[in-house]
Amino acid sequence: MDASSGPQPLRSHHTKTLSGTVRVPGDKSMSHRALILGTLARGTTRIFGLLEGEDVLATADAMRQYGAKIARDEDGTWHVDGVGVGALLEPSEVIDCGNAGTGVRLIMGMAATYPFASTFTGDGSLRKRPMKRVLDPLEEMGAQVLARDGGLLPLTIRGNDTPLPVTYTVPMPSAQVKSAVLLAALSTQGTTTVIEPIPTRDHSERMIKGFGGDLTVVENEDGSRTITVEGGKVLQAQDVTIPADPSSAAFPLVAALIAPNAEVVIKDVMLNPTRTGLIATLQEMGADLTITNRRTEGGEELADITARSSQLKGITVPAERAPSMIDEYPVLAVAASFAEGETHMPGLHELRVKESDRLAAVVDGLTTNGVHSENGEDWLTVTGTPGAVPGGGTVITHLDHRIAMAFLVMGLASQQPVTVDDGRVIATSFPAFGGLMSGLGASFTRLSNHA
Ligand SMILES: O=C(O)C1=C[C@@H](OP(=O)(O)O)[C@@H](O)[C@H](O)C1
Ligand SMILES: C=C(OP(=O)(O)O)C(=O)O
Repeated sequence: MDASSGPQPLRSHHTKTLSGTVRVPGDKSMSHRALILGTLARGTTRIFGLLEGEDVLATADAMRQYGAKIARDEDGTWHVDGVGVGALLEPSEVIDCGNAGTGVRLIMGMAATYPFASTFTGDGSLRKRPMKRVLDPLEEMGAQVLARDGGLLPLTIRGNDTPLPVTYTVPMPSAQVKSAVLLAALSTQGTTTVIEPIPTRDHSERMIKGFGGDLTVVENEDGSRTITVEGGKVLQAQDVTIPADPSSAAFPLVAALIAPNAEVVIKDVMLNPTRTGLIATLQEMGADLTITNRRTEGGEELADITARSSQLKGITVPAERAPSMIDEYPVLAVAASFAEGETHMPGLHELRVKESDRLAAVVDGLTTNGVHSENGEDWLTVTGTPGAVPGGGTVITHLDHRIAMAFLVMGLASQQPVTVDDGRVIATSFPAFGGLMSGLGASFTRLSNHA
């Protein structure tokens, strides 16, 4: 984010039509992991379709500090010359992960089993987010931590000479916590076991196996998953192809559903079953979605999705679906604003600890745009008014890219324009958002800082 220029308010306007074919950038979760595993592997990993957003670029910078040599070809292919498991270098500078929870938590896991110190920090949003959830298991593995009260950034981790394999049950549905322990396990002699009572996105497991790691996953009868990693194994460089990010695809997709006269094709969207909760939910709401060209590439499912203007109806979204659509609730709340009746979303406690308190930020954004909602500690109910969402409000984004993009999408179909107070943070995950949406027919204007 360009912090030097001050906030950059953006406004979106009612559109008469949206149409075209787009490809959104590569998946953010996979992009972080490809850089980290490329660093831990021997040889040169090539990454096709890496997301070149600020979150991921911060991870690339961090990996350079641990000794990886990372370069980008003119055609957009990234090369990571890895250092190998057990051979990371001690970083000489503070690792600044910017806005990225995934970046900082995964890198802390990777580094926590090396006998040197790493100091981590981030932007104003990341410095408020809970790190104890990752520090707890890493301390069990022998790492020493010096952190602010409550385990907040900035903090320093020093790993132990002989890290300990653990059996860890992840207390909250978090792929970041799971992944931090799995990455720490790679350089820990012995068997580390991670038990996930509620399954979350499984990109770490798939990619560690793809790089030749000794990892097994058992699906238990009660729906939980037991993941074991044998530490100390050599990882081999790979070619990694990253499909389009379903969490970014959600914005043009919902825009097409709520805008009039819309038909938008979104290509190569990753449809890993741990990420498809929004698609299932929108289909239950009556969305006109067609999924074609389903295939598997590089160990991940993907397809093209066509979305057309739809009359949505409110539903109850099953709470157990939340992990598979956790980042999509802000834009789902926008879709729900245009649906007939109420959309009830339980099981949202994790939204409180994202880039912002997303439940609160969504409620405020809905209210300022004339949409009625009710909420509790971990639920949200939105009352839709098809064809009659007032808009006209200014949304406080709290350094949260998903809040910014979700409400810009609202403005494409509301009666009055919708303004977000600062669009700069969109560059963390989807730098091309404005251009891509404008190419489909969306109209955004930049306002002066004092508008
Ligand atoms: O592992 C990942 O790549 C992510 C996991 C999720 O966070 P939690 O692990 O906190 O649920 C998600 O919200 C985030 O955008 C990406
Ligand atoms: C929660 C998100 O990312 P992170 O946790 O990596 O900051 C997100 O992208 O919506």
